[in-house]
Amino acid sequence: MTTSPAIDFAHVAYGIGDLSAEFSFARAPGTVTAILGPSGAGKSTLLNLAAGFLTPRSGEIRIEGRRVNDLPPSERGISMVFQDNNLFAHLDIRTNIGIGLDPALRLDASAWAQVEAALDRVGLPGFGRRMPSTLSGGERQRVALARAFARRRPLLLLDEPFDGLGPGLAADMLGLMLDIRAEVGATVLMVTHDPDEARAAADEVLFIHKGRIAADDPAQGFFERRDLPDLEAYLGRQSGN
Ligand SMILES: Nc1ncnc2c1ncn2[C@@H]1O[C@H](COP(=O)(O)OP(=O)(O)OP(=O)(O)O)[C@@H](O)[C@H]1O
Repeated sequence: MTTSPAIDFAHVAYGIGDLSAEFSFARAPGTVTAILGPSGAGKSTLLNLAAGFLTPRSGEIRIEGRRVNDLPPSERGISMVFQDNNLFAHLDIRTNIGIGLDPALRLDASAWAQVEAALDRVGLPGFGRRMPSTLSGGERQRVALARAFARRRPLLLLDEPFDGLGPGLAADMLGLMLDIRAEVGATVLMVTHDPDEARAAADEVLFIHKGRIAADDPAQGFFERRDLPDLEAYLGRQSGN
């Protein structure tokens, strides 16, 4: 029996502003992929196409073998964590997580127990009744990861979620992300500007340049490649060094 890829883009085209993007790639279940590339290359566009916030002009997006082009984000089996604004400011922390389980918040006792367990899991026990504005930026990102823990969706999409947290906190958060992968069996696509994050956490790399996948490589060895001028420029290396 062959297993469908967790996610699969077949000639997925999208145009906006000056960007004309086309992406084809596939990822096996349980893998972590770092999406790297210069500013404006199309990294967020790729994630937003996977999530369903953008609709491709042509091509096919499949999640676990199912065509999702016409499905809204809520029906795609994804969790997404952004750099900020992950939480509803007017809802307390437990409700912010609970809404990820059921948008109508029809939660029974076991679902609320799941919410509390997710808060414990990210190191925020007892935070449930607090409001987002009373949390630090790092704590708010932990809550966003707690929601991803609780939802247990097969695909986790991360758009620079650890940016601006400082190296120590970012490393803690990466560890939590890897825990979600292990415990939920999730497949992760993670946009990052930090090659160290990619080295530490990713199995594979997609290097995006001008709306195209310029490299689709194992993470190991990728940063040692010297044959891609665009990668040299992105990493600020002088060619020939
Ligand atoms: N709504 C829009 N209207 C016009 N152009 C857009 C729109 N959204 C994105 N773009 C353009 O598409 C290109 C790709 O944007 P995208 O956010 O995917 O880049 P990125 O690689 O994630 O960049 P960054 O690392 O800076 O976040 C950019 O040039 C951007 O200006």
